[in-house]
Amino acid sequence: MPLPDCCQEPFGAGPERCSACSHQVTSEGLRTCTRFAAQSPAMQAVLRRARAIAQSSAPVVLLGETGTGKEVFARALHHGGARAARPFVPVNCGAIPGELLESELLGHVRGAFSGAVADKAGLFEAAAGGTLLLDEVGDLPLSLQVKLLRVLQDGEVRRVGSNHSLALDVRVIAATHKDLGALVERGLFREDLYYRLKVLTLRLPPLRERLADILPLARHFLALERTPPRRLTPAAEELLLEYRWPGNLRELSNAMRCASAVAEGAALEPEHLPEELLRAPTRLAPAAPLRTLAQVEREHVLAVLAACGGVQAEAARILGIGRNTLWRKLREYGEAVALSS
Ligand SMILES: Nc1ncnc2c1ncn2[C@@H]1O[C@H](COP(=O)(O)OP(=O)(O)OP(=O)(O)O)[C@@H](O)[C@H]1O
Repeated sequence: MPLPDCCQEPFGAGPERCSACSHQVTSEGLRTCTRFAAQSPAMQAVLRRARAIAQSSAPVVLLGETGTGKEVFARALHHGGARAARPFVPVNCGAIPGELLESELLGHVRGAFSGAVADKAGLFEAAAGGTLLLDEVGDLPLSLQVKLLRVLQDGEVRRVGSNHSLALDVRVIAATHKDLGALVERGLFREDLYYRLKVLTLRLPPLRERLADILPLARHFLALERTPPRRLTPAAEELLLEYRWPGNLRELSNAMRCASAVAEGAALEPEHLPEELLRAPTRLAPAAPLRTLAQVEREHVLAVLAACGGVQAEAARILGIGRNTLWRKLREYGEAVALSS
């Protein structure tokens, strides 16, 4: 079932109460479904940064594991900014073969290749004035990366087979679950395009780093099911909190759908949850060696910094420490040089 508009567009104008999930809508200058006003510190940092990014027109790279909500956030960035009334056009670069993708993105003129029986506008043109989401951008073939770079540099699109360029104002959001930096090192992603795209970055944390959000999201997904109201028992809640959620929000949503379908009464017990949750070693089991406080601190500091897109001033504020202290810690970790202030 598609998510209701309010849930897709957390920064847009909306009613006082979300009509679909009945979460209250807060107003902080911008209206936001409280489901997005996430409780976890990692997500609060993401939301703050996302609100600022929505006001810009610069390219954005959305990073995050599969199912962390990259497309949902891409829509939110579009609807929360000045382009909201213009089109939002998503394209999955991994799902379309290279040769086809070029004409899909740029369009073509009649006779450009066999089968091109008429002129056709591409997705860049379709997104004029608005936003183009290049999902799975890490799958973009190298040959097309050069062309995309040219479009971004010149602000013009040339249809395949045409001699004329068309000036276009399109904001590009690129999403990927891959490590683009590593792809650059392996020669699979152009460095110039990488830097052209990552003017702004937003990293969506995996669900396991958003412990405080798991149960509210689970309840939200349950409320979207068209079944009599269901509630999670404490034992089921504990399992949700212990699981590692490799599929993130998508997996959580599916788990709630599964549980709603198989439970007969109102109570959702552990046995109603998908098997992987029951089989998984728990978070509390000592699978990994126990870590020192310094190791945990380092991981947390770097996670907050990544969520802030490397902006040290913002990270220091969230961590509740001074910028100098943060800088010193980063230097100790050997991270300071690579990061912006
Ligand atoms: N904040 C949210 N609230 C409710 N549902 C969400 C939220 N974020 C994501 N979802 C839901 O989780 C699922 C995955 O979201 P989305 O497709 O945006 O993730 P993604 O990171 O783009 O995934 P992939 O990398 O696999 O394409 C979708 O069903 C989406 O509606």
